[in-house]
Amino acid sequence: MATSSAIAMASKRLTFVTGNHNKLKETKYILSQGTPIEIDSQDLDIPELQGTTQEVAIAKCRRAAELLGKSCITEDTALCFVAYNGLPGPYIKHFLKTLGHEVGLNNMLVGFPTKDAYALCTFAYSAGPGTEPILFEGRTDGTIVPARGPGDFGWDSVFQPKGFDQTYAEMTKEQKNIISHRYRALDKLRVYLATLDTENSF
Ligand SMILES: O=c1[nH]c(=O)c2ncn([C@@H]3O[C@H](COP(=O)(O)OP(=O)(O)OP(=O)(O)O)[C@@H](O)[C@H]3O)c2[nH]1
Ligand SMILES: [Mg+2]
Repeated sequence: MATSSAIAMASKRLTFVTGNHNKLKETKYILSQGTPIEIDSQDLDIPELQGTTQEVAIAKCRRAAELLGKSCITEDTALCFVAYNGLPGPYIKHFLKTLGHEVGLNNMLVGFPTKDAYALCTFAYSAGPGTEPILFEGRTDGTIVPARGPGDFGWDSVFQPKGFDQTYAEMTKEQKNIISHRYRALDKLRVYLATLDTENSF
């Protein structure tokens, strides 16, 4: 079994370009579970295009790598309502800001037969400026419910994953972080990173 110093020696650095403190916290926590990856973060002001979740994710990561001048990861989270054929999707941030999560997101679904929704996380990895970002998606299905639990992270309090009787906000971080859209995307990213033959950073 590897000692902790061997793990520390083998760890590689990865730069996560994000302005979202909660995303960063969860990402660090998830990747710290058994993966020798050290996350550095950078908050860069990157315009987010309109388009599919993939188009938004690719454009953001490409720009982030250009601005940084090196490899990096970015992340986009979409909250998709089945009744709206996937909207608000990548535009959820603006809906949240304008309508509020506790009441607004629920009110959008009044009169619709289904409150089903899914959280979709897209991590993008760019090997450096001019390279095409690679995407890693994770999806968790659930339902939009009246807010329950702390309201300190986006729409966590109104999203109840399928098969659970708690919202994301009511779960412990350990629980959320083994079933979340972010966990599922990071699980794919970490498998990919393990295949890269790089020295001290990805
Ligand atoms: O309740 C939540 N549980 C989550 O697990 C989660 N992940 C993201 N979000 C929110 O959804 C929008 C995505 O927008 P987004 O991907 O553009 O992020 P952002 O602009 O905040 O950061 P970034 O683009 O700098 O990385 C933002 O309002 C985020 O706060 C979440 N809310
Ligand atoms: Mg953003």
